[in-house]
Amino acid sequence: MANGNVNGRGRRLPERHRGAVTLRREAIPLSTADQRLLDSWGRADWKTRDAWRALRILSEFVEGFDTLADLPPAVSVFGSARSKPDSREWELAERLGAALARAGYAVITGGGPGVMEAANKGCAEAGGLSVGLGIELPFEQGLNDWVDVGIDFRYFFARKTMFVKYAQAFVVLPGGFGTLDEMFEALTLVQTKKVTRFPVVLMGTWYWQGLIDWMRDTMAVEGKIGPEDLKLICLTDDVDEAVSHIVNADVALNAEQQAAFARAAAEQQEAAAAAEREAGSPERLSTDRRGPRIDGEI
Ligand SMILES: CC(C)=CCNc1ncnc2c1ncn2[C@@H]1O[C@H](COP(=O)(O)O)[C@@H](O)[C@H]1O
Repeated sequence: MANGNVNGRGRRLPERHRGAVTLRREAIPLSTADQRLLDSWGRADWKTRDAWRALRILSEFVEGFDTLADLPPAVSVFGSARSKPDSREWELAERLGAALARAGYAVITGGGPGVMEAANKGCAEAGGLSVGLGIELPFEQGLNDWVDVGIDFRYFFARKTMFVKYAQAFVVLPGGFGTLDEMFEALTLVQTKKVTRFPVVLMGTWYWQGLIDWMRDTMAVEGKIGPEDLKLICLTDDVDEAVSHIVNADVALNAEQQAAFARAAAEQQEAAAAAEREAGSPERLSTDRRGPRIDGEI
């Protein structure tokens, strides 16, 4: 893990990042920006503080959009912050990061330890662009060493926008609450058509199969999701299959968009031609704003 903040005995000192600011020792506040925002209800000073906070939130979006706008096509990879380098998911994430880099994708993660670090490492070692979108946490660890482009966010919701906006797909490896939150957010956006077809790949069948079975046998059977919703998920342990699923979806989406552009252009041309024909036609002359005319009089 990157930290650059190791004391004389080789132990890492705690530190907190706030945008460009690094805080250590007594300067570290006991709460995070997310906590202060969400806990501020009922306090007398919320009106003025929240108004200022809105600008800080806006600045996170500006910083994120500005930094990530030039990213090549990218894939967001999620998974446990707690996975160790000898775990199955670590190994899978590292191979996935490398395969995505070889396919021309940048890899975006939460910039933390575990699966995030593994995916960043695989990508960076294979020569890809490795991105980490860190989050201020009470037990912050800093961005991992394999992040080439890193942004530290104060607010989870601003950071989540970046994961979706700058990625062509999501890959989800075994993880806890944070990982499930990110996976279900992506699935909800696709299901409600808030994002155009967006592949969601789950890797680690040993971990996810139980959840997929429950979705099919309980969620779908009870009508809480449609049977077609399950098709939004691609479940595999095969890195090549995961990458080709993403590439194929990308190709299909591009083809659809090209066709839609071509259709729109043809419709515009047709409308322009029709307008021209109408402008030159006797009927048009007889009904123009200068008043009705007898055809052929002028
Ligand atoms: C050891 C530990 C808990 C460190 C936390 N450090 C973290 N750094 C960056 N992103 C994180 C962190 N914890 C959770 N997340 C976010 O939530 C997901 C992992 O949460 P979880 O471990 O599955 O629930 C990640 O994909 C990431 O986006």
